[in-house]
Amino acid sequence: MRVGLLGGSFDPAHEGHVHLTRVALRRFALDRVIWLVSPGNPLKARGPAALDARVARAQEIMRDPRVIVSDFEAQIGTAYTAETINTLKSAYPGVRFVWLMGADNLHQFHRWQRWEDIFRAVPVGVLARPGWRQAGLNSRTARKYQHMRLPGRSSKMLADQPAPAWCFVNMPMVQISSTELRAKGIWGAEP
Ligand SMILES: Nc1ncnc2c1ncn2[C@@H]1O[C@H](COP(=O)(O)OP(=O)(O)OP(=O)(O)O)[C@@H](O)[C@H]1O
Ligand SMILES: O=C(O)c1ccc[n+]([C@@H]2O[C@H](COP(=O)([O-])O)[C@@H](O)[C@H]2O)c1
Repeated sequence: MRVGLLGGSFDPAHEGHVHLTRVALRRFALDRVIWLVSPGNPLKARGPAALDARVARAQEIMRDPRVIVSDFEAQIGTAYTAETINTLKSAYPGVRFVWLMGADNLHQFHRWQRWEDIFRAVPVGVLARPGWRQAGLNSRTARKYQHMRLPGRSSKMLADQPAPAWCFVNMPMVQISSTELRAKGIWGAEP
């Protein structure tokens, strides 16, 4: 079983997340994707809306039987991806996990706690995001692991590669962000 993990604030979830997930399922030949709704991104100063509200909204918007919306990180009491991945790998040793993220997160990935451990733990699938392609591909992480990069045309093999391995996939861009939705007042619940 190949399972993609999409961590996010989802404050709120939007069409960009849905699109990324559909592309990832196809391009990385995944059986399932888990949306890990974060208790709070450790690098974001602003606290997100209440977890239950973010989970409920994510469940409303992502209607695909292959996708599970989860508050797993709150259950295990962490907001750190390295710990989440270690816990999941120990609990499900037979599953091939792939960490999924947009190119904006590749850009600042070296600021994540134990970021090199994450790359050593699971293959990483990166999806294009409007305005972030070059910054992602020129990032410290991309440069450090340039020799472990799988070409986009081989993306279906990513889940079966031993880590470290990563793949950058171009996709039709969806110009939307949670920031924009909050600014428009479409979502503004306080925690
Ligand atoms: N439009 C999009 N295209 C590609 N990737 C996206 C898009 N929107 C979000 N993502 C990716 O989905 C993951 C979760 O994103 P997140 O929940 O932070 O949404 P966001 O729109 O980036 O939020 P915010 O604007 O508050 O920073 C991240 O890895 C992010 O890169
Ligand atoms: O582990 C870390 O240090 C870390 C630092 C920044 C972000 N993350 C995770 O990256 C994911 C994307 O976050 P966000 O806010 O961009 O949606 C989410 O699961 C965060 O918890 C994790």
